[in-house]
Amino acid sequence: MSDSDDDEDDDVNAAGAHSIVRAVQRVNASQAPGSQGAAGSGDGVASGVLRLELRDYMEDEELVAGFMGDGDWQLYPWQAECLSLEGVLAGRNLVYSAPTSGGKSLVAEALAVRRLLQTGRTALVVLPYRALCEQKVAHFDRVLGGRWPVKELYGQHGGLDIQGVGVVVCTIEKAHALVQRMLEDDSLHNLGCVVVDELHMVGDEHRGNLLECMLTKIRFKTAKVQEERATAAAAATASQQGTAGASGAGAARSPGSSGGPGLSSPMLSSQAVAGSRSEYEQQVQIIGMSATLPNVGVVARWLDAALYETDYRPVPLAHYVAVGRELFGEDGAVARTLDAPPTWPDMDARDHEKRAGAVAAWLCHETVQGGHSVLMFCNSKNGCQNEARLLAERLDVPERPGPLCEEAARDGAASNREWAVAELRGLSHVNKSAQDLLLQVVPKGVAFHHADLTSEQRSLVERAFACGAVSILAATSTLAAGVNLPVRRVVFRQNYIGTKDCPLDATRYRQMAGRAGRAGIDSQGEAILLGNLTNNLALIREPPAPIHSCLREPDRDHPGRLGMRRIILEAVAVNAVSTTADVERFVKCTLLNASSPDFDTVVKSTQAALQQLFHHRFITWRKPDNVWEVLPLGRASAGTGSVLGPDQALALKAELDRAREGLNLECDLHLLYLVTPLPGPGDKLTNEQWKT
Ligand SMILES: Nc1ncnc2c1ncn2[C@@H]1O[C@H](COP(=O)(O)OP(=O)(O)OP(=O)(O)O)[C@@H](O)[C@H]1O
Repeated sequence: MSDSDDDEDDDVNAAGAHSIVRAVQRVNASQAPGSQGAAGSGDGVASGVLRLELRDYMEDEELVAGFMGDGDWQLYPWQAECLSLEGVLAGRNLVYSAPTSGGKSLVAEALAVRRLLQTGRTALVVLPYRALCEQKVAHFDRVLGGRWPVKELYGQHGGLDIQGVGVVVCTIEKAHALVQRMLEDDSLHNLGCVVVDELHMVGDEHRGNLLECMLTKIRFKTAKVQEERATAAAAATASQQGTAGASGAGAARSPGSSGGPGLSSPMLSSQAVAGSRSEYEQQVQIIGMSATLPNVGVVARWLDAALYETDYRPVPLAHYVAVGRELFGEDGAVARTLDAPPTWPDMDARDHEKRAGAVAAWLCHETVQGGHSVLMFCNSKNGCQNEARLLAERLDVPERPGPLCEEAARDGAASNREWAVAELRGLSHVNKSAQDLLLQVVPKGVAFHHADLTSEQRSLVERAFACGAVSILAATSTLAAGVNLPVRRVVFRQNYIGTKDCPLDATRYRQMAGRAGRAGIDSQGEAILLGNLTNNLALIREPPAPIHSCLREPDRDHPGRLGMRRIILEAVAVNAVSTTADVERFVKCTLLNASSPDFDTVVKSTQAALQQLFHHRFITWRKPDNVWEVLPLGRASAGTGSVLGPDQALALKAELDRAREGLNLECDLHLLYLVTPLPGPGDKLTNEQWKT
């Protein structure tokens, strides 16, 4: 989406300018040891003065112009401070946290592009959802202006060949597969940096495991390469000085490197990952950010990263709970009473659900009549469609004021809405039942967005909402993270996802609420929950929970956890680790280790994983070299391109063993049964998968 200007931008800029003054006064030269002291030095800080021009951090005028677009803006002071942290511009890892719409993406993108320019090595940008990937690809295409290819690696898009690519935009799953492949063919050095947006996903019970695996492997590999370099350098120095041996030269060697499968527990050499500017230049720089990461310090320690935290949000966001006609503020007091006329249907109905529907409709009505737009989160795909249908029937939704979008002008449409409807009719790849409903509601300024829409439909809906053709969008939580849309008001139709036993938590709530009041688009934002006052006030006030490693052992609440099994199998499968010392250094690069009170817990979990993998013949211990080696089952489970975790691989192998004893070839049904994908715990096969 474009960073469209509107008439309230001046207020936004004024607010930004105020804090620019404060932040510049706060900063001093000691925060920027890398300073070169001159404008255009590329280090951003000169003589203790914080520089707020993007060109001070990026010497290439074309790229600066790509970022600036048509706008004339400066960095927020916090963005400049963050970029100026010691070593960050030279390639030191960086972890930072700022509220939603705080401007986090710009910092990461500027660093990624700068690194691409300096090193010629590919930047990997990892995002949790496809909708975000689509936006990001379009954005990088604009910024890079064709100088480097931008590769899409999500859904059905893209293979794992990234040679010559400037920026790869991918989902967590694809990033994990790509890094596994790069380790396998020893090409990880072709990555200049990895940007992980929504870094709190590391704690996600379903997908966090993959993120932690990927980042741990990068950390380990970087540390290993640096240790080898340091050892070689020390050996060269020693031989020059005529002294024997290279011991104590900065490469921490763990005792027991040729021993058996036991583990000792000395700490990983911090020298291996600290180092000088030139050492940063060689490593794969990890840049991670989130708006909802309260224990960001632990994560920064894990990634050996510079740390930055701010609570600066350029556009204020207010939170409310609507109960009947009353709107309660965060403090629990009535902020205002909705002045819907007595004729507004069901507004005062006794039935809770009817009343909530009427309040939701009034909240939408108020907003669109003021020339703004509403994002309404619903608990399910059906819920989105029903809500969109009802709102389109009930409300008169005018087009938002604004110019014709580029595509509407190009097609000679009289209005953005006319263009959107024509475009919708012309889509070639659609979900038919959703399409029928979209054709009913879009002409009335309403749409819906969920995972069953095709990417063509989703993209059209997003563009129609961005340009003002549509002003009410009913969506599932997949639209919760990172997407930049012109949303004045977010309404939560329910405070749970799916069913009531899956209530929204504070992290989800904040991500979803944060879609309102985006900088550069609007001057204020509102998030409104419907229903139970006590529960919803608690949700608004609750801070996001700290994240934990998904490599922890399974427990009663999380029986599906894999402990260290998957990560160790993957590392052995690509020969990243083989000796006991390797394993030890590897597990020290995990978040589990960074967040565990003692290393013993990690050692026990590692030993249990090794034993199980050995027992089930995923890996073996080869003598006399005393190394771990992958076996065919392990390779099938954890080699590049495999999506099977060890448990799924075992289940599939058991099925195949059984089939071998009595395969029924009279018809294809048995074969069909065997090749049907195994759903993960709690997953259902989608219609598309069944059709395939
Ligand atoms: N220095 C700046 N001046 C003006 N606008 C900015 C600046 N930095 C970022 N923006 C704009 O602010 C909007 C929000 O920024 P961005 O998407 O980076 O936020 P974010 O912190 O990543 O939010 P989220 O956590 O919700 O993804 C974007 O439209 C972006 O172009």
